[in-house]
Amino acid sequence: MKNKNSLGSVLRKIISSSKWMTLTTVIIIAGAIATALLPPLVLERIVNRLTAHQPIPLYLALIYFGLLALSGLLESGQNVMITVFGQKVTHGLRSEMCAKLQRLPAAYFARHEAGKTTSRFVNDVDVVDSLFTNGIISMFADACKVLSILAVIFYKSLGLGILMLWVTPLLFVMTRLFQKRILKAQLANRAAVGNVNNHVPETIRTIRMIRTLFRQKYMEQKYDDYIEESYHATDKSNLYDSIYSPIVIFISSCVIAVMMICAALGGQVQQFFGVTVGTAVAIIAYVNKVFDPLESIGMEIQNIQSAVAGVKRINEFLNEPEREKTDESVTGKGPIPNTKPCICFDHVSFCYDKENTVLNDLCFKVESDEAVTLVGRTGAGKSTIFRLLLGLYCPNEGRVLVDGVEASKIPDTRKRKLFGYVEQSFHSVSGTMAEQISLFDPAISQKQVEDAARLVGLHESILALPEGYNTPVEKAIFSQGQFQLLSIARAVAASPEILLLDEITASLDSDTERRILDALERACEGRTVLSISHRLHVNTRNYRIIEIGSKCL
Ligand SMILES: Nc1ncnc2c1ncn2[C@@H]1O[C@H](COP(=O)(O)OP(=O)(O)OP(=O)(O)O)[C@@H](O)[C@H]1O
Repeated sequence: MKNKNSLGSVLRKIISSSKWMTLTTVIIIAGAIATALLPPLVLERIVNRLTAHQPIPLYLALIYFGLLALSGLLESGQNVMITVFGQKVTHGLRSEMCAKLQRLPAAYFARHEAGKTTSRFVNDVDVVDSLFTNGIISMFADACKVLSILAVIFYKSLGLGILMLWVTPLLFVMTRLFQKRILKAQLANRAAVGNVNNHVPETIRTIRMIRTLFRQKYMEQKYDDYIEESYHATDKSNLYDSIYSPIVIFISSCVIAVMMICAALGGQVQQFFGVTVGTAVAIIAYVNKVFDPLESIGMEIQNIQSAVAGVKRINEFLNEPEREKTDESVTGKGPIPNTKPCICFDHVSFCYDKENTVLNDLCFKVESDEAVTLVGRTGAGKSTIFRLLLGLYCPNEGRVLVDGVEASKIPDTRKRKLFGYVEQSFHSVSGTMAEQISLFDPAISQKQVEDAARLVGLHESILALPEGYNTPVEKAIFSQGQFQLLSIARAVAASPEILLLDEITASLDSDTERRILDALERACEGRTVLSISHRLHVNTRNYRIIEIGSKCL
């Protein structure tokens, strides 16, 4: 199922849900731009009065300092609002992506490596965050600042305005050139530091092999090469950094000097550049103010450029096809009709990719309360049958029915009551021992948790732990066999009607296997059981064998 979702729709949602915040941000940005322009104008008046030997009224001085303070305040407010807005976008985006993750089909996870999906959640969202906190909004504010300063300069001195019109783009190009070189050097440095960080633990991990095979010199040389690279990259970055500021100061001084010289010349040139002393002071302040936003715009363009790829990747993720929506009306207190047979594979064909058919025209039925073992060579498709049964995949042909309902149409809320799935190994979740069994399902009471643990014979062992059922789970708390018992307890805690057992004793010794089979015997009582097993002696109950790989059974 294709769905139309994107960063744009998340943004629209955030803006419409925080109208007041958006409006306040716009007002504060406009206020910050306006108040940044005012202090030099007041200064101009003060200086003009000074040069005319007139007294300076107190209110002018107060207005000047008041405007400086207000401008600083609004500038901070602008940064705060932009950061808050960016955080809201990050939060909204991560929530939307997390919800999307739950709606993705199992095939997505088979096609995409976990690391790459994680990187979309972490790195790409961070990049989008910087797009808002240090990108488009700040760039818009800075561009407005530059334009309004240029407009004031034009108004005050036409000659200087025209001069600035030439100088500003040149300065911007120069700033970008410096920034690109600094960034390149920083990236090279980051790569070199990454290599150093990898090299040290690798050396420690393989130190015995290095010494026994006399590779110390090689490892030492490699380390020296990495830190040499880092040294040169940092050197370059520092060099560009140190010469950029003097160049900017030199250019701004040249502009001011040209204005002063031209203003001092007589005739038309003086008229063109003519300014009072006060205006000259104000203009010097404005010229200096142009450089900061120009420098910021360069960095903001950089952020926007690197965010474009992140936005693209996030939009790709949000537009991934989703699972078919299930009919919630089949949820709840068993509206699924209890028809016989309980499970039915009706001429099912399935392939993960077009080239390899895994199941071809498979038919079998399992009655209610029946116990069945699926056997077949490795790769015959036994685990695939479970995945189809759990509705994680849909068959390409035929139907998979559970109590007469297509498996993929059964809602998740119903599945926990319907299926108990025990995998080959236990996957713990971060939480307490009780939470390993309940999986944070509020519908499963503490009594049900303890009953499940009792059923598999783990109750006493759990009570013996320092905090009993509230003991946080770590790797070393139980043996592999005990963890496998815990996964049976987890599967039966919600009293499911069907138990799916996937090679659960595959990697256990015979003593532990016996304990687990005993626990299973109790857990399977009164339930429909489907198990996958390579070892037929696993059948303690009267299991019917279904061989996968042969045709209709
Ligand atoms: N997510 C997947 N994407 C593509 N192919 C897959 C995927 N999962 C399994 N397969 C392929 O489908 C075939 C059947 O796999 P399945 O795990 O169902 O076999 P099995 O009978 O359970 O094997 P085993 O007894 O070794 O566990 C195999 O060839 C496997 O490589």
